[in-house]
Amino acid sequence: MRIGIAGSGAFGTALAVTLAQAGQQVTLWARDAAAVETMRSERRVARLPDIDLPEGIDPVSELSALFACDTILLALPAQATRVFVTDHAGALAGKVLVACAKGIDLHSLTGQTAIIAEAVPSATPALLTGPSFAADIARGLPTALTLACTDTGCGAALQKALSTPTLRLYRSADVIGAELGGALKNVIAIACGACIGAGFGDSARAALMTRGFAEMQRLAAALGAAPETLMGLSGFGDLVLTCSSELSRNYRYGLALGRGEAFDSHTTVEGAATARAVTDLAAARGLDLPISAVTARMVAGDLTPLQALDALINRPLKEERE
Ligand SMILES: NC(=O)C1=CN([C@@H]2O[C@H](COP(=O)(O)OP(=O)(O)OC[C@H]3O[C@@H](n4cnc5c(N)ncnc54)[C@H](OP(=O)(O)O)[C@@H]3O)[C@@H](O)[C@H]2O)C=CC1
Ligand SMILES: O=C(CO)COP(=O)(O)O
Repeated sequence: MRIGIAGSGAFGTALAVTLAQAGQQVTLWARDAAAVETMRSERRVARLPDIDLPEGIDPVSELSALFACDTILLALPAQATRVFVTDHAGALAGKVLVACAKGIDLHSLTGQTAIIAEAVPSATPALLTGPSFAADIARGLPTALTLACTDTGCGAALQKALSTPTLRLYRSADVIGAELGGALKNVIAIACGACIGAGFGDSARAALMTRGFAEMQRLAAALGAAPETLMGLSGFGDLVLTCSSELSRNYRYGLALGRGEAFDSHTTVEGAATARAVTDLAAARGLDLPISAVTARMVAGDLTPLQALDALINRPLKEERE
């Protein structure tokens, strides 16, 4: 298996580092030729500044070098994946394409693997997701993720090839459940950050995580996910990590919303677009997802955190299991 990674941001680079340290040769593609020159000469990348790039990583800016690989990990922001795979559908034909982004595409309202399947029907789509901060993976801290693929033979091969001594992969055939867990937890993480930033406290955050998880399960079930997948690393596991750590950009963005502070618009915050996508999906299916709905409105600037709290806490009382 010849592994290429599209995107030398934090996650793409972290995966390249752990794979190279485990003895794999990895082609790491970035669109910025000047940045690639720096990566080649200094063996460093801007988004993981404390990490040395092992020799096994070959940073490239030529797409032909990436397309020479048979297995390509797509580590671009979720809203960039559709354009990338559509623009390069011919070159990607027949390859194994592993989506690494956590978000629902706003254009199609589908997950990353559906985008791949539509743009490149001859490719085998797979998904790598779960609780992990790029810096932790790159530093060799122990991490467990989910590798999801409906082609079980390909899933097993990927699980073996992409596991390293510090990165343990669990296999799943439920791609829809795994990608919804990873995408939806980012929306709840924004809500939790806003809750803490606005000073509503840890008890309120625990309520948001729990009721937010109920929303994740409700939407995922409606879209065909297996319920147990949401209980795993890609759902519950990533929800816990992202809603409780200031290393998360989604959580930090929520903190800024809660405090009424500005946030760097160049930072990748997947939950912002996905909150809008979730609102559209819920409306189309008649689902009640109140935390996701108020989060989308906070992100759009239509609600303050106090108004969001008011909208949530004053809803009609109901049974917990509803
Ligand atoms: N960081 C983390 O801890 C983790 C991230 N993920 C997921 O991985 C995905 C990527 O995140 P992450 O690596 O952190 O993001 P970063 O913001 O660190 O990096 C994004 C990378 O994508 C490139 N890029 C952006 N748009 C395009 C485009 N249109 N065409 C080509 N390249 C593009 C950027 O290039 P440029 O520098 O030129 O802008 C950059 O190299 C997200 O969905 C995230 O949720 C998953 C697990 C952990
Ligand atoms: O997905 C992640 C952790 O699993 C990274 O979270 P952020 O994108 O919020 O930084």
